[in-house]
Amino acid sequence: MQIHRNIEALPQFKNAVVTIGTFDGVHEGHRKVIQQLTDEAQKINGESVIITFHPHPRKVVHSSILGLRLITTLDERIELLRNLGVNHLVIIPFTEVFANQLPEDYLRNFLIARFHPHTIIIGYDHRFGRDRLGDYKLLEALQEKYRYQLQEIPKHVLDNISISSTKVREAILRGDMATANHLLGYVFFFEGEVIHGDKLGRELGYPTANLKVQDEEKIVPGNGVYAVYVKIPGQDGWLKGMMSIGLRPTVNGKKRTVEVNIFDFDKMIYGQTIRVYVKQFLREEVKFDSLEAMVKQIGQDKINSLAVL
Ligand SMILES: Cc1cc2nc3c(=O)[nH]c(=O)nc-3n(C[C@H](O)[C@H](O)[C@H](O)COP(=O)(O)O)c2cc1C
Ligand SMILES: Nc1ncnc2c1ncn2[C@@H]1O[C@H](COP(=O)(O)OP(=O)(O)O)[C@@H](O)[C@H]1O
Repeated sequence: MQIHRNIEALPQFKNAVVTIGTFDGVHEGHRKVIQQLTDEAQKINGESVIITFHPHPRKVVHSSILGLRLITTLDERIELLRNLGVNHLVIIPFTEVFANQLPEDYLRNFLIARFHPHTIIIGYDHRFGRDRLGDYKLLEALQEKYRYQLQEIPKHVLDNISISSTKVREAILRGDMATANHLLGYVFFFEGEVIHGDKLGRELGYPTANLKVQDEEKIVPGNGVYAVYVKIPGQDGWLKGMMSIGLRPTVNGKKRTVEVNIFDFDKMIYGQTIRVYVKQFLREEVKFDSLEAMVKQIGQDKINSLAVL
């Protein structure tokens, strides 16, 4: 998959089959559309092209959802799309100027001039241009003039996509990884840099890598204890572990922390960025009466984690 970030330097696409969207999460619903895209491209011996926007249009257009958390960062979206056999990913900086183009200008100067699409695959509810005035009807009306074919994404696929994206975000926030991972079709993951904590973990017998999630847009699971897999750069395979997210009421914690104890592991990894795959929710965070009681429970958490990993 070729990645293009500069609209001025796009190649001449051959029989481009184009779809447009943010594809946050690249979940099962998105994959249906991408399958339609790659199938169609193959049929006409053309190239499949995804046009995506970054930052997320909803952030630029509706300031009210500035707090919107994304299931995947741009880099993660790229990684997930790479596995799906798409030829080109074009990343457009979704600025106010871009968003404010008149629909016909957007169509002529952007879609047609840059891509010369053979086929545009789009949902019936797709909107574009200033005040979202451009719609499917306009694409239909200008089909002959600009000589492209239009292919509609079935309504049930679209409905499923928006329901899934919302459901995945809500599920992650309440720690319901069974639902989130099922809808995603893969195990939800995030990355964080290992930072220094209070150095209590080692004393308790469970050293924990405290994680700082760099990307502020990235969604992180709700408070609780989870069974996880961990990927450390430069090391083969996934390691097993358990994660705690929360305020650590037992030790009078004030800040929300994300920490992971990795099983059968004993290395200093401060400063490294590790990836955590969140497999399953185990329990809520609890304020224990003593450290001993907490350590005992953490021992049980380990047993429970190993049972599901
Ligand atoms: C699997 C696991 C479960 C945990 N559960 C709780 C909990 O229920 N309540 C709590 O206050 N802290 C919980 N903690 C957090 C511990 O209090 C924390 O690991 C300890 O304070 C060490 O912190 P440090 O890494 O900053 O030294 C848990 C930690 C782990 C690894
Ligand atoms: N099994 C392990 N799981 C997680 N971190 C480990 C493990 N073994 C060693 N470490 C290292 O020890 C650190 C955690 O020790 P801990 O006493 O909890 O300190 P801190 O409070 O700074 O997190 C981790 O950041 C990591 O560098």
